[in-house]
Amino acid sequence: MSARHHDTQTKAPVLEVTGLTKAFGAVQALSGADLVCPRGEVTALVGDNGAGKSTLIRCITGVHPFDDGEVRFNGEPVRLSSPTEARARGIETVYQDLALVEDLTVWQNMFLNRELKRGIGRFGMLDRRRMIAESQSRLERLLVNMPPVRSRVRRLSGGQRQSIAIGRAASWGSTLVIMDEPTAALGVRERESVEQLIGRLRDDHIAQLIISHDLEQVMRVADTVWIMRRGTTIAHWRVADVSRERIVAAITGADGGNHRATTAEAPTTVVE
Ligand SMILES: Nc1ncnc2c1ncn2[C@@H]1O[C@H](COP(=O)(O)OP(=O)(O)OP(=O)(O)O)[C@@H](O)[C@H]1O
Repeated sequence: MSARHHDTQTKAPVLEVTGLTKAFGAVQALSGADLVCPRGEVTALVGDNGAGKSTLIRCITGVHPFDDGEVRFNGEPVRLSSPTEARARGIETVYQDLALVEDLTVWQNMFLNRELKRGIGRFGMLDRRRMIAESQSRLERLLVNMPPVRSRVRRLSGGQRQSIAIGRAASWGSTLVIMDEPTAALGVRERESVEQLIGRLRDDHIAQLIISHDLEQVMRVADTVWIMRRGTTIAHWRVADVSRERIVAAITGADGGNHRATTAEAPTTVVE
């Protein structure tokens, strides 16, 4: 049995992107990007500024329409037209601004736009008690140093906020959580706790896609790393099979390959 066949059986791809293209006027932001995010794995997407990482996730999650190519989610071709539609399918994205409301509590943020009600239809009352209890039990399972669910987000540290945003994204039956630079603004201890959280989500079989400039972090938390350069994913490796230096060389082009050469070389170095 080939490695690929074996992998597909054990870790089914939640997301498969093939040949995605996207132009903004004269700027070809994506020119044939591929990506696979298997269930229960952390997939890292790395590349220099302007390589196309954000555009790729925005095209996947319905923020931007893509021009050509295919996105499959749980095996089914999809063309999502909004982040709300993505969310309804179980794809959650945590952007750097976190989208938390500072003046609301942790539990209110957890249930933002998903409030639970008692009673019927629009006459229902907010079910405060249940939302508090559910926030508590969901977050307790995921976070080591959990802030009280009744505290306001403005009182939390950067790491706690990031953890709440990720914890929220990983609730609601999400199968894919996408994170844009999840620890860029954090100190060492806080970064460690977010990385622990990423490990727990992996144990919960959630597929995670992480954009990160921190290659040490990629080596610590990711199973697979995909390299983007000038709108194309030029190579990908199992992290266990690649050195940090090799990744840097691919990102910068110092490995001497133009897109074509690197792509041609990729299958021999890639474990799928
Ligand atoms: N809305 C937009 N309109 C026009 N051009 C855009 C838009 N979004 C991205 N681009 C261009 O597309 C290219 C890819 O940008 P993108 O932000 O996806 O790269 P990135 O890899 O995420 O970079 P960074 O690491 O700096 O966030 C860049 O040339 C950028 O200027």
